[in-house]
Amino acid sequence: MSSLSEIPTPTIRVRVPAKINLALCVGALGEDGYHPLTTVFQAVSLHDELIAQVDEPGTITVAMSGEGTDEVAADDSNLAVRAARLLAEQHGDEFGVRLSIKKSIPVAGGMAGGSADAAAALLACSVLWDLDVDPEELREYGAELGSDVPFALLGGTAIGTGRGDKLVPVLSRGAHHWVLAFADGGLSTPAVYRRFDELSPRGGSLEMPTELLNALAQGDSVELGKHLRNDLAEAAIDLRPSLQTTIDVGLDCGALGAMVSGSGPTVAFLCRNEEAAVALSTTLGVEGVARAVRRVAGPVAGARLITSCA
Ligand SMILES: C[C@@](CO)(OP(=O)(O)O)[C@H](O)COP(=O)(O)OP(=O)(O)OC[C@H]1O[C@@H](n2ccc(N)nc2=O)[C@H](O)[C@@H]1O
Ligand SMILES: Nc1ncnc2c1ncn2[C@@H]1O[C@H](COP(=O)(O)OP(=O)(O)O)[C@@H](O)[C@H]1O
Repeated sequence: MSSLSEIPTPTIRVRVPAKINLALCVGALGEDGYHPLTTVFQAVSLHDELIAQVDEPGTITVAMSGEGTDEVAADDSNLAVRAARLLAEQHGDEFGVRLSIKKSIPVAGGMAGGSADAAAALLACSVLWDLDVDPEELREYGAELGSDVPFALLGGTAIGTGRGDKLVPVLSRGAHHWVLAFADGGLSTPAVYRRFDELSPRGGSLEMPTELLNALAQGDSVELGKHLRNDLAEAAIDLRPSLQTTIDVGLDCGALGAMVSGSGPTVAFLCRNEEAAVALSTTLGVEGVARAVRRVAGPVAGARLITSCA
């Protein structure tokens, strides 16, 4: 007969993707302090992993390892802890969890890494604590934590309106191959939006990017490359001028299109196929225009359980 100490602690493991914005159309700053958006998100094959284990009631903690974690506080301000706490508060407060996160998504890189961890914590805790929450409700909790959290739960390719939290999936045929150029250090999302306000006080058009949506529906990377758009790019490049060099080098080396990812400073290059992505990532590495280079494909699924044992 096994002793009590041999009974395994219930454990949930979740994988959650980074996002890029294929289009990021930004309107004028609203009275609520947010900008209305029309954005097209795509989840890409760069994932954080989160493990959740039951702990004493009321104890919610996080430990982090991997990419950029020196810059993130592992305390109550951590987005994963806030997500778990929100869920516990909404469902009776008598829950405890020990979270550990292995990060691969760059911190403050414009790829929604913190939002991804919040999404992973929501999903993992809802399963660990056996809560009766459906995906729509989970996305509503997500929107309270950050505008990008609902998309990290949904994944795939989707249009985001409102603050970027109102989502509708879009048809996207085939896979697109991207090369990501990570920069040294992050950029603060609020600071980039503030610079956007100074540069474009009236905001940009929020019209649906129909040509881009058609290119996605047809799985046409060449067309897609022509219609990538990011209204925050000018502000991000203004704050980090070296991003323009990175973009220019990638385009000179044959990328179909390039854009700053979200509020930056990661730059995403669209490639014709996997071979072209291998060649571009090698060249960008040799040119030294990025701290690190990663090849990814999209779209991929949103936050998903990968294993659980009770
Ligand atoms: C720019 C985008 C594009 O997807 O992503 P990132 O580049 O940060 O990954 C998002 O709009 C970022 O979403 P997220 O990082 O979740 O932002 P939040 O926590 O909701 O808000 C942080 C701050 O960003 C500004 N903000 C955010 C969303 C929005 N629609 N308008 C804004 O002005 C506000 O100043 C807000 O206080
Ligand atoms: N679990 C977390 N992972 C990453 N960042 C976090 C986390 N919790 C809180 N943050 C904070 O959230 C901010 C935004 O980080 P992140 O989501 O990685 O970038 P971005 O908004 O550019 O996509 C950073 O200031 C970071 O310190």
